[in-house]
Amino acid sequence: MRTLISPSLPPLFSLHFPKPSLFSRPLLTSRHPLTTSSFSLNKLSTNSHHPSVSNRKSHTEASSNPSGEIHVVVGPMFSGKTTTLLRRILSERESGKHVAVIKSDKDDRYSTESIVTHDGEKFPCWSLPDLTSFKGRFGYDAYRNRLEVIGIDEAQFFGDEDLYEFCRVAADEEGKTVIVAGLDGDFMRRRFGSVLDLVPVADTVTKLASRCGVCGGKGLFTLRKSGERVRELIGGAEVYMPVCRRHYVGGGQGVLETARGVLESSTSQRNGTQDLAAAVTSVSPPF
Ligand SMILES: Nc1ncnc2c1ncn2[C@@H]1O[C@H](COP(=O)(O)OP(=O)(O)O)[C@@H](O)[C@H]1O
Ligand SMILES: Cc1cn([C@H]2C[C@H](O)[C@@H](COP(=O)(O)O)O2)c(=O)[nH]c1=O
Ligand SMILES: [Zn+2]
Repeated sequence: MRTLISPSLPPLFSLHFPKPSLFSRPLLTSRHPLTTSSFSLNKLSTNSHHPSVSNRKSHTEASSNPSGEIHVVVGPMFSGKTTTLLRRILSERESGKHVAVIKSDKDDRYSTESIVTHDGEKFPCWSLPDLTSFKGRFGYDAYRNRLEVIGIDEAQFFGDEDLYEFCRVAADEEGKTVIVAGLDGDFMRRRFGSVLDLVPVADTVTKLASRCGVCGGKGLFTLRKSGERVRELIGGAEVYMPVCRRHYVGGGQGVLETARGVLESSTSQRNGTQDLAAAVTSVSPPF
């Protein structure tokens, strides 16, 4: 049976022995000298060159432990969610675990082949529209018998039941460790996707904070600087900024909402459009 190990890589049927591979070496900053090797899963599965499937030991049987783990990492944008996920994945791999990372294919800001932190650190990943397709793409045999740790980034973009069921089954029934990174709240501080639904089934929940782009205090929330009101709007620092409570309520979203109301009424008269951020005293983050 042909199993596509990754849409972008040709399926290969072969046994590979551990060897360093450019593909399996994430492009990390120099402070992270990594030795890693690609490995074969087994002769039925295909190309183990997919960089997100890497392992230090080549023939370890996956643990048969029926009870896995779920670790959830949330916070505003720029708070270190992807960085934390990356650190944990690298640590698991260094301890000899088989790891794979998934992210939502909605996030195409930096790369479709890797998770990328705002500081530019990268790790190869599977960029998918949903989680249900992962086992088939990865290879059912390899998933069941080899894979031990799964990282999920941009988890807010996966569907409600999709994320919950994938993580619950992986940890409760398949003995996998799942590390989930995603926004808990959107720019209006409302729950975003179903990341928060994982709290009752999680081993740990970590809420991170950034630094306020106005005063340098605790950046607890994400302020959207533009006028769009749709929940899903892919973007980085050009659209979003971490802010403290004071500057979210007083100098941030609240002000933007007020300005939006003023502009919408005046725009309907003038038919002009204006960037809301220009209507509000612009604040430049200290970054
Ligand atoms: N306003 C900002 N604009 C751009 N980068 C930022 C800003 N605030 C913090 N950062 C950087 O973003 C890094 C965190 O990146 P990342 O782990 O990708 O965050 P997250 O996944 O939570 O969005 C921080 O270490 C910091 O260097
Ligand atoms: C607050 C908020 C964010 N988004 C988008 C913007 C980015 O593409 C991602 C979050 O990226 P991160 O830096 O890895 O946290 O989500 C959105 O669509 N809607 C929002 O309200
Ligand atoms: Zn502030």
